[in-house]
Amino acid sequence: MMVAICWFRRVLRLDDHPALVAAASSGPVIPLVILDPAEAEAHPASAQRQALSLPRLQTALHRHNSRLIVRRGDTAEVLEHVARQTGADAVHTTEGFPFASDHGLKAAAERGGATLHLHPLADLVPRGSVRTQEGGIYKVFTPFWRAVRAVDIDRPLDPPTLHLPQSWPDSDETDWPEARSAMSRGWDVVAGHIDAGEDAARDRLDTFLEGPVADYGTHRDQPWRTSGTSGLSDALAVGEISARRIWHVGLAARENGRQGVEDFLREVAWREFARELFHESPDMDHTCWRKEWNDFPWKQDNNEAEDWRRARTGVPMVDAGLRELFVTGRMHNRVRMVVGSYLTKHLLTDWRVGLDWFARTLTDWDAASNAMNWQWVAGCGPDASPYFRVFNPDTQAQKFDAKARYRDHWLKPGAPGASSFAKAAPRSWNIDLQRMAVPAISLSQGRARALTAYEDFKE
Ligand SMILES: Cc1cc2nc3c(=O)[nH]c(=O)nc-3n(C[C@H](O)[C@H](O)[C@H](O)COP(=O)(O)OP(=O)(O)OC[C@H]3O[C@@H](n4cnc5c(N)ncnc54)[C@H](O)[C@@H]3O)c2cc1C
Repeated sequence: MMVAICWFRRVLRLDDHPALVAAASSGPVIPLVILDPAEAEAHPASAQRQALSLPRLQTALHRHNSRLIVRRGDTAEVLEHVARQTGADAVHTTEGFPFASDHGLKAAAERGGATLHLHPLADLVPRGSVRTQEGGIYKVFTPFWRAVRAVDIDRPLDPPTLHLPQSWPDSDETDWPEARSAMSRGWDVVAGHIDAGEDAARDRLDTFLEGPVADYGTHRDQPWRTSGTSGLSDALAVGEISARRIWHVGLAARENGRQGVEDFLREVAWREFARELFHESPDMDHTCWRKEWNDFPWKQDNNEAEDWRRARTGVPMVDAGLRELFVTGRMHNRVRMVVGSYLTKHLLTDWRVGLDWFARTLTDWDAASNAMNWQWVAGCGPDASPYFRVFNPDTQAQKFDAKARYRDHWLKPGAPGASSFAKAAPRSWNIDLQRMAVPAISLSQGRARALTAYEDFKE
């Protein structure tokens, strides 16, 4: 009987995995993961996040008496080689995201003697299926949300029975050395903040729905809370859990009387909205959605932006957020908006400078969410926050971190977050925890400068 390869491509789970179900329906399956150095170089923290998930995936496959074959190298070359080596007639995998990244893979599989089958992402709705009455995509979130809410979201697929091949190809280790070396901080720093694997993601969802979701509407904006939000974005980003699974487990919790679930699912739909926009405009991570904004006089990378990356702007809420990012690979959503606004408005720096830093350092990096949110913050995206809405980091801090618990954790000498940052930062950054940096520009002057630039641009 012919074997099929199931290439686990950023879908590191057995649950709700359309490509795996399709591969298993045709006979024996060889589960494959490819660790491509190019991906590790471009997105080291995200690559590390994936690598940490692989031992968990191995364990899950072992429970089915199956194995995980890990191969390092150029994606197309590995696909061709493994297809030829195993004699597989089919490779099943998930559509790449962004979609342009599927280019060349069909031909590579064919050179190895196999046919490539691309299966949809297990998102809430199939791409392009939710349309306005005029047949276009939604460019504003609220009507998109209403349209999603009106759809019967497909139920997630259960893990299939896996038939085993007669022999197994050899496998590399799950370690991803290129990601290790591309991380600008120690591997262990970020690893300590990651709870990887499909089971952990499901536990996190259940725990969140059992308690914290009830207060989600108010707690989600308070960065000092450790469980104000679900913390599921990195699991979603590497595919340890599907949006459909979250949706249906959420709806069941709501039917059992849990408050706050609707607010939570609405946020999950923001991720979907981002994917819909990115599908329509795959250049959205480097081109302003509203084209006229490509002429806005943003500064390219500069010394102030470097200080921003190193969390030494001298603005407490901004520096706290950037330290959180560097140490944990994540940053609270409210603070992402604050640091983004500060970079693009007070420092008048191009949103793509911030987007690139996030793409390298976030463990929940997602091309669509990152691009949509940076454009939202910068004011050049669809349904974006208007440019003249300049977040004041101090006011935001007073509102959402009134007792300074978040800022103290990351900034106060001797506090756990500050100490972790000092250990994580490269020596060349010369971190001096005792000395707060002096801001390049005062908040009021920065705001006035941004608004003047905006007025000039509009004329
Ligand atoms: C400048 C900027 C860049 C961002 N880059 C990313 C990114 O690369 N990857 C990423 O997953 N999120 C990104 N976000 C969105 C958001 O900050 C994170 O999804 C959120 O902090 C994740 O925490 P959580 O899982 O606890 O979220 P919860 O509040 O529990 O929300 C549940 C899920 O909804 C989705 N979600 C929530 N808010 C948003 C949002 N604004 N946009 C899209 N999806 C959302 C996420 O998948 C999240 O896991 C970015 C936001 C900003 C302002």
